[in-house]
Amino acid sequence: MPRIGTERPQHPAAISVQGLGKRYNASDAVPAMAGVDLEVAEGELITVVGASGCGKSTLLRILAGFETATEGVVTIAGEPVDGPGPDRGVVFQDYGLFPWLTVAENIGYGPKQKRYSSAVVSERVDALLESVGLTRFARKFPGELSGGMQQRVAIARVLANDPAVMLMDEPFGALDALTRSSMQHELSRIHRETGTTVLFVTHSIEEAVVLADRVVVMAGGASHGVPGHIREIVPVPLGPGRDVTSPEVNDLKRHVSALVHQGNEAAA
Ligand SMILES: Nc1ncnc2c1ncn2[C@@H]1O[C@H](COP(=O)(O)OP(=O)(O)OP(=O)(O)O)[C@@H](O)[C@H]1O
Repeated sequence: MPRIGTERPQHPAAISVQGLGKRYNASDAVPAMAGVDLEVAEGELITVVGASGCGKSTLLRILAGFETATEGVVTIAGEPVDGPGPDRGVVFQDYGLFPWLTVAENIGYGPKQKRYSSAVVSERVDALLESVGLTRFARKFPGELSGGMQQRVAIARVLANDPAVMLMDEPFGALDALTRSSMQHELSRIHRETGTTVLFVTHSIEEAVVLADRVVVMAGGASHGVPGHIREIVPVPLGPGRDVTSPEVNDLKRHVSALVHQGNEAAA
């Protein structure tokens, strides 16, 4: 009979963060982040919220391999992170598209670099164009598209590399409210269809609740005199097609908002 606590999970967590700490400068009295533990299962969509400076982007950038941790261990699908890699796709607020390539060429860029045959590349590009609703815009250049369309191309370009994890830092922050809400629906649908693990940083509590399987609420930060840390992880036991005006969503928004502001009051 197996002893409790000795069984190992069949699959390593998609993202595992243990005892993570970050001090940008050795002379900093208070580190930017300390003692962060987080396990994200394959296929989960995690959102991260918290007051400015609590370390949301720092966490994402360490996972992306753009920054190194000063303490702790970070693994993606069981492999330690020691720099950027094709297992992680990153989407920022500015779309980062190549302006001299068409929409289709932008999406096909990664697979082409991997030297897939042109038939495989164009099959993958066509499927992704359809998935993000941009088939008719395949031959347009990014400068000819709206912000929401460009962000859809950016998401498709990341998905074309079939990453284990998609890391998104305030990706819809520059979009108008209507486009933002439609992009949230798009992302939910794409996430359900692809099963890609997503870690999504946002300043919007509503966006955090509408999208997530779990909301990570961070608090603190060097400017508050305490290292950035996870205050609470809030499960969101709601299915797809969430109505932002429903009592369930409102209750969760109130709870998350109280946690975010509690962090601020403690620091004030
Ligand atoms: N490159 C850097 N060098 C030095 N300090 C940094 C650097 N990047 C971030 N910091 C500091 O680390 C802390 C966390 O910053 P971070 O950008 O991760 O917070 P955030 O929660 O994403 O903030 P915001 O919501 O304002 O984007 C802040 O005190 C910030 O000043």
